[in-house]
Amino acid sequence: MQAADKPTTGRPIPRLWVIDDDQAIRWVLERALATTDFAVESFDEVASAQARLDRGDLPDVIFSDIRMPGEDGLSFLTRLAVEHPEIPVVIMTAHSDLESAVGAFEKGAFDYLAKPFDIDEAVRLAERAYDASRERAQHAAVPEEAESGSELIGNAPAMQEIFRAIGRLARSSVTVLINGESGTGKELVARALHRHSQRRDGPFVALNTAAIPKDLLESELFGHEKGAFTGAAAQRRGRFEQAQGGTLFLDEIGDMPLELQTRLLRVLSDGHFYRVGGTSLIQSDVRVIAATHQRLEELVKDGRFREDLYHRLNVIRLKLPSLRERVEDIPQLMRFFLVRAAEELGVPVKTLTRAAEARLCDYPWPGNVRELENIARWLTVMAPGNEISIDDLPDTITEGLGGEHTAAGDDQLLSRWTSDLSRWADARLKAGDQDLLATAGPAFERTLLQAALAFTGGHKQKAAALIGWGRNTVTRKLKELGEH
Ligand SMILES: Nc1ncnc2c1ncn2[C@@H]1O[C@H](COP(=O)(O)OP(=O)(O)OP(=O)(O)O)[C@@H](O)[C@H]1O
Repeated sequence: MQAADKPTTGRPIPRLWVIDDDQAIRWVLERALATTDFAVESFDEVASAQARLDRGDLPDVIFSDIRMPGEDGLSFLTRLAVEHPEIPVVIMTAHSDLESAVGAFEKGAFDYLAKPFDIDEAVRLAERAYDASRERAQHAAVPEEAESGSELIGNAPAMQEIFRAIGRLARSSVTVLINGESGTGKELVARALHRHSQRRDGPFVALNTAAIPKDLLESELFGHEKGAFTGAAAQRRGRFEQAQGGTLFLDEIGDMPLELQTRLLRVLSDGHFYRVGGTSLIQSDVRVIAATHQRLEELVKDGRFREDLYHRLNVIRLKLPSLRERVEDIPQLMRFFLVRAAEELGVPVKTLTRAAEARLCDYPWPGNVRELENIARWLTVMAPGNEISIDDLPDTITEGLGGEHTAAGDDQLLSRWTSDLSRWADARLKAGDQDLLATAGPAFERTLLQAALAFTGGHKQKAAALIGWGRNTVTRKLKELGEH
């Protein structure tokens, strides 16, 4: 077993495991992937990889052979699909093993690689699988980060009522509808419902209906068969299958198109479904928790939401209060997030003066707890001292402005900035400077990157994504701009 040495780039290095009893295959893959960002480790049997998984050591991608002494790749895959559905597995198979490859997809393999394989193809597949694993980590099975950050805070009576409801629902698998403005903690409550249910050992899978293009949503939910539509190059399990035995959290359910509402209703009432383009019936054992910031009754009245589905989902309804409806929780939430931001950034914890705390309580918090969490991160990075005073608070808060102002206000900031830039360019040109971009370009990129880093609490990958850079670009830029 050996790990390839990798230069330290300051960002997580994607980890890939190769499990194959054939030393030549392990060698080829290690060499091929050594030229990429992956740190590769090889195992000659399932048992040693399983021992590492049991210790909680989880790679981002696994390449596994099928036929090996000891446990075979398919039985390993079956277990992995239940225990760690977030890890994509690429099954490697000899040509004569195509039947097994089909079996591999049925058991949840991400893809398969026929031996002998083209090295470039193996690298491409590794990258694709890694991207999928990152996406799953964001949307799907409970990531560790979310688990550790899953503490629900709230002393206000409305929150205490929610806590009691979670307790009362602990023994049941009933469908729950969570209502509340964006950022009030709907997903956090759904996770808590799952964690305190008898399904806690099963997966928690979240899907934001509004975030997926409408024409992809059906296959995202129910999966598809290979060739079901253009672009369906391989069979894929949908969120319903991924959540088997666990909980499926459907956020922004009000945005679901009507045809899909019909399909969802059918799964909820019949307990089974077909993959897109599929002919075999798949049994579903999933608890659905739905959430929305909209008033579903209104959507029903307007004919945009099926009334029967509404009744089916609305068995138990939890209404999360907005943050301005529970002002008494603001100081405690702020302290909690200031401690967490300081831990994340490895800096001393900042505290608030009484006046700053009072100002925060006056602010209407249109973005609710999510906005408060972001402000805590921002203050941890930007406030000069360890005690935060009113003067250190961002303008939006000191001006007491809610979210409505931001679009117009931000446009103004942008136009002020471009006119400043134009004056600067004019002055430098008059001074005889050339190649203005060499100065302005990095300053521009550095400013955006620093703001995004402050916003994400120093998380480089998330910051890059917010700016619109890819994984490789941000590594390069951090180096060029001297930001790490
Ligand atoms: N009561 C709470 N205690 C601690 N943290 C909370 C609480 N409510 C929300 N948060 C935090 O605020 C952020 C937003 O919460 P969450 O994603 O659950 O909101 P949401 O209502 O599902 O938002 P959206 O509708 O926009 O998806 C998360 O980081 C969550 O951890």
